[in-house]
Amino acid sequence: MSRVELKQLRKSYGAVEVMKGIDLVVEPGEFCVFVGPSGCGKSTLLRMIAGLEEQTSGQIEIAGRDVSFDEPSKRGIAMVFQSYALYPHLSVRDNIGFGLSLARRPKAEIRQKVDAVGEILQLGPFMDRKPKALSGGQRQRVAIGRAIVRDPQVFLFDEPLSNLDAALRSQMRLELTELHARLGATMIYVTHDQVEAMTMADKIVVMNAGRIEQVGTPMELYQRPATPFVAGFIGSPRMNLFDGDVARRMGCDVYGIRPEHLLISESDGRWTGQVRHVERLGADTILHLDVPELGALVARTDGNCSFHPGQVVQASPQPDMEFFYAAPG
Ligand SMILES: Nc1ncnc2c1ncn2[C@@H]1O[C@H](COP(=O)(O)OP(=O)(O)OP(=O)(O)O)[C@@H](O)[C@H]1O
Repeated sequence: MSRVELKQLRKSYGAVEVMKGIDLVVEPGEFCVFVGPSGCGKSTLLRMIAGLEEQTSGQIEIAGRDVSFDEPSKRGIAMVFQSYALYPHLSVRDNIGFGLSLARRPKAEIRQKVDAVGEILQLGPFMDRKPKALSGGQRQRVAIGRAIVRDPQVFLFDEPLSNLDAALRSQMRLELTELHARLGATMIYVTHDQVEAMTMADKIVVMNAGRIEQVGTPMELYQRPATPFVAGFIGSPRMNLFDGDVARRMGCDVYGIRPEHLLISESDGRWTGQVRHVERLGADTILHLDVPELGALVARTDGNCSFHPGQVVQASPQPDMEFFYAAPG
């Protein structure tokens, strides 16, 4: 369990600064998720912590030690990539034990550690198979096993689930959360998927264009997004956000209301609109409305609601659930 601290970390490619002074503390044992849209710099930040990318300036500390210029192998980290990067000609057992063999650890120790990791990850029946005879989820577990066996101070994950289908992704989310609880290790995890961030993180770091937009627990970010960017990024379906005249009429620069915080009725509401499209998800229904006073508005209602396209409805925000943002200074 180790603390990770980033101090004024910057990175430029030529004249372009892609990381604009990152200050962040990841506490020992924390599951910290970097989330943000494509190109915001989350992979670059992770690769700088790993030592795969050199920072232009600033400092990286792991377990109280300045590792800013250490080789990746000297930082006490293990990284799991999106492409599992397994050796195709080696068995699962040898893939997991590869790093230990390379370090010339005794055979008995390697066997004992690899077996223990195989058990944690439920890879027992597959230990003698080659990677090509495994499913995507099993391959990802081998890649994670290879990280665990090294007993790192910090685990770094770069979008490890994005090659898996939706069902497997949700199973692996649960497995990773359980693994984190079991190992109690510090983990830093990069994703562009806000559902992964919400469901797995102790702490979420929302990034935007090389800067940290907000840091908080999943519920802090959901309930109190500091900026319209965070408001629009955390939560699904995304928050309805309005700027321009609509926001000015409400006395702010950006007005926001989440789809789940709109009450839809046939009469007596704040806004009148027409149902354009009805998306039935089973437990919930997503209504896409055209509201002349606002524009397009998305609302989330009951699974068995009877609204239909073309119907005129009323929409009202729930009390205290509206967001009024002023333009940044
Ligand atoms: N070698 C490079 N040379 C120049 N620019 C680069 C280089 N590598 C990354 N960048 C730029 O740095 C920025 C951050 O890239 P990065 O890959 O960290 O983003 P990301 O948030 O991880 O995106 P994604 O989710 O698409 O992987 C991007 O604008 C990218 O174009």
